[in-house]
Amino acid sequence: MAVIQATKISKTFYNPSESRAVKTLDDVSFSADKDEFVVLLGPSGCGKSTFLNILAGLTSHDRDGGKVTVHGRTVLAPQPDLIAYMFQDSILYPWRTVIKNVELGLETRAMSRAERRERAFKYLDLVGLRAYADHYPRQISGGMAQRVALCRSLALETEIILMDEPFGALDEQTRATLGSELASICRELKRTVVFVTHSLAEAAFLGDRIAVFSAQPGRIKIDIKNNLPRPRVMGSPEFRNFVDELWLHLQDAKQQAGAAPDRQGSPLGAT
Ligand SMILES: Nc1ncnc2c1ncn2[C@@H]1O[C@H](COP(=O)(O)OP(=O)(O)OP(=O)(O)O)[C@@H](O)[C@H]1O
Repeated sequence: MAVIQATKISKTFYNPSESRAVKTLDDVSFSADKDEFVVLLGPSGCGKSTFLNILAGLTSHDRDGGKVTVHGRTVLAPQPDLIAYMFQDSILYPWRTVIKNVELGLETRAMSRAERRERAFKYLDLVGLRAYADHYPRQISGGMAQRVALCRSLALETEIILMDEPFGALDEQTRATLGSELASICRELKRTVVFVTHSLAEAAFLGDRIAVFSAQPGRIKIDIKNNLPRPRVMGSPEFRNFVDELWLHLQDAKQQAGAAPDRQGSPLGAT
């Protein structure tokens, strides 16, 4: 049963440097089922973030009959009780401690201070940061800061979490560790996740399904089920084969967009 359903979504932006309207997304249909982890993968500029913003109700789509629904109800504006959104450079407020940053999104909810604190600690425990609750952002590492931002999104306890390259700014090792934590947390908490990445390895590691976008205008070129068993082992032959498959789809997507394909073989890394 689809939790999120996007039907025939198109988006046109006015490009001031070319003085014309440019179609960024064209007729994109997509769904995510309950508890599913769906990855959006595609060449830079193909409209992944725009599409995620439309799912979140942060950006409008063209008024040409397309629509986004969550549990059958049309999304026209942000739905903070249903959908949490985590950006690549999710900012922690420097003047608030770690725990106060996690509590941030809960302050508009009808909760007592004690309930908020209990909820924030629950998620800090989940990512192993309880001991840092009273630290300020400047006193923790970049990887820890992203964990705190992840806690802030999880603490909202929304059914849906949208993530736009949340670990993109981190080094590879920290990114892999956080990806692994995220995968087990989302399975345990049963959340429906739509996750944008450039990384083939991240897509293969995290996704139950991977929607590969082509560019100019962005369309879903192929939607692939990821049959790799869990726990997934990054170096295993099956994992490498799947990354190779994704890489080939991406090369096709880039060629369709008129870009030169990569000359080297499939990397286990960024697109
Ligand atoms: N507010 C806006 N106004 C005009 N053009 C925009 C706007 N937002 C995005 N675009 C254009 O839409 C296209 C898609 O951008 P988007 O950020 O969605 O792509 P992306 O696939 O997420 O890229 P990347 O992977 O590099 O982050 C780009 O050409 C971008 O310049």
